[in-house]
Amino acid sequence: MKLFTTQQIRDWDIYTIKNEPIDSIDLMERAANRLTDWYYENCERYTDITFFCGVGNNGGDGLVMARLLHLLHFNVKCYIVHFSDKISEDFKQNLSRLPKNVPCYDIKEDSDVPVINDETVLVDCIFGSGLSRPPKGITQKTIIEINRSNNPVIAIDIASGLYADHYSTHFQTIIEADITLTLEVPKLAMLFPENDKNVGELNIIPIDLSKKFKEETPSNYFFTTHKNAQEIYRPRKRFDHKGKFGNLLIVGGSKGMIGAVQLATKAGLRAGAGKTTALVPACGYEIIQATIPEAMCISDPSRNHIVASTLVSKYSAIGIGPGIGQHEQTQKAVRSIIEDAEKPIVLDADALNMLSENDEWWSLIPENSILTPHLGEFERLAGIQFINSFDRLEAASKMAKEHNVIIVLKGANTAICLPNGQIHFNSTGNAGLAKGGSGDALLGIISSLLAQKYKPYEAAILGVYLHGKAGDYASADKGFESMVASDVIESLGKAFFELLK
Ligand SMILES: NC(=O)C1=CN([C@@H]2O[C@H](COP(=O)(O)OP(=O)(O)OC[C@H]3O[C@@H](n4cnc5c(N)ncnc54)[C@H](OP(=O)(O)O)[C@@H]3O)[C@@H](O)[C@H]2O)[C@@H](O)CC1
Ligand SMILES: Nc1ncnc2c1ncn2[C@@H]1O[C@H](COP(=O)(O)OP(=O)(O)O)[C@@H](O)[C@H]1O
Ligand SMILES: [K+]
Repeated sequence: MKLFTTQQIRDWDIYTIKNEPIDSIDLMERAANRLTDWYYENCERYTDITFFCGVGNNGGDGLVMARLLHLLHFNVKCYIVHFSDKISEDFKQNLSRLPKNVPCYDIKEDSDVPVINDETVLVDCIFGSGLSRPPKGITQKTIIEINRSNNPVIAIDIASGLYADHYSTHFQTIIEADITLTLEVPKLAMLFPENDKNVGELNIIPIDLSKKFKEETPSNYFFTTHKNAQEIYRPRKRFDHKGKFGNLLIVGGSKGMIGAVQLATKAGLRAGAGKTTALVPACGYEIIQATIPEAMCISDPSRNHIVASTLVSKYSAIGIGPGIGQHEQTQKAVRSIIEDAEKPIVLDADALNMLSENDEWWSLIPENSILTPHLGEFERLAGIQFINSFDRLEAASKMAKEHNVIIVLKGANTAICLPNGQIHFNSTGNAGLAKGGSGDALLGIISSLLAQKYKPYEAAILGVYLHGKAGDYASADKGFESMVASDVIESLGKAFFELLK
């Protein structure tokens, strides 16, 4: 799914109105109908609903919802926040359509802002995508009161006060929503951790904006949906044999960290590689052989850390890093594997930390290789600590372009930065994945897909999607706290199976 800036979304609305064609008031009615359907299907029938509407089109959406929910016999009231004399035409018309028996109050000065102490759901339709500066005066006061109330808050399109496309610094004056119902596509700011308390649970409400505009309008931002993952996925055919699915090498492990390479190797197998081999220090040899009978194992001459390279040309993909440590001799071995590799490789964990300290390695990395840093590892690579996610993402994208590699910036909504400037945000996964071992599983999955001849960008996007989806199955089964990386790997089968549906 392509993501757009607020300006592009404004153009998308206008294009839809002109070319569908549909009157803007009818498009608002359609949007509000979809929002109302969501509310009707997901929310408690007997709870009162209080709308806070601005005087732009976001407020217009709220007025239509208030009317529709009133007709469905919900107990509804509205406050109109008069933040400007410039009132949208569609807002005006929908205000006149609001049934007279819906209580409606004006907020024109500070003393009009109500103290919220009744049990009611609050629907925030003060500002949508038209926010152009931090809220002040009555708007600021209303937002602060809504946040103070502790009542459940549903934001329409976007939490009022939150900038959709850039960093917001005025934290005190942004709605803290429990649920966001965003129209058509998520907005960039909703995918960053610092805005989590403003966004809450994110739901996308399709309103059928023009498909043609979506296809023809360029964007570098994407959100990986189930359908996108299905488009990448290649199901096996009846006469396929193991030779078709590649020869994967996982390089990792050191004394006390054999578990990491074990997880990556298991994940490599579960993600479908034809043959999987682990290269581990001697102390890991028996562990791998005894616990993963399907894998082959090469024992390094050294007992506790990897010191030697191997013949890399026989492997169709190599994943390097899980539990590998940073011993000086290991650095030499890793450098030599990277130097010998002729196809894209996958680098994680300490392999990335080594790269942070050896700038000259960049020129050795095969183009389109995949780097999977978590935020800390990325900051070490970049040599900068970032204050906000927008700047961090920009730096990751720049790094991907500059070095012709794929940067998988891990976290909630992992961002996959491609050398061509595209950034693909993941839509699966949950906080249960925030646990040692999850990253090792991801390295195994991505390397395995690469071994199976998925293109590097496909392996990264599909691998991250499947890892998150398996994490969702694991959490449903074991709970967020109790799930471990082994559960994620065990659940990979269900994630693949889902792609066939
Ligand atoms: N277009 C369509 O067909 C559809 C649109 N839809 C809905 O419309 C929403 C977008 O509507 P919108 O463009 O009217 O923007 P909205 O956020 O309601 O208000 C903008 C007003 O606020 C003002 N303003 C900004 N910041 C301010 C501040 N700090 N303090 C005070 N004033 C401030 C700004 O003034 P200005 O910046 O020009 O000075 C302008 O007057 C969108 O999110 C979706 O919900 C759907 O119905 C689908 C169809
Ligand atoms: N809150 C979260 N929501 C979704 N995915 C998460 C969350 N926290 C972590 N993850 C995922 O879990 C994995 C953690 O990787 P990493 O930090 O390298 O862990 P480790 O090295 O300990 O295995 C990444 O794929 C990341 O995207
Ligand atoms: K809003």
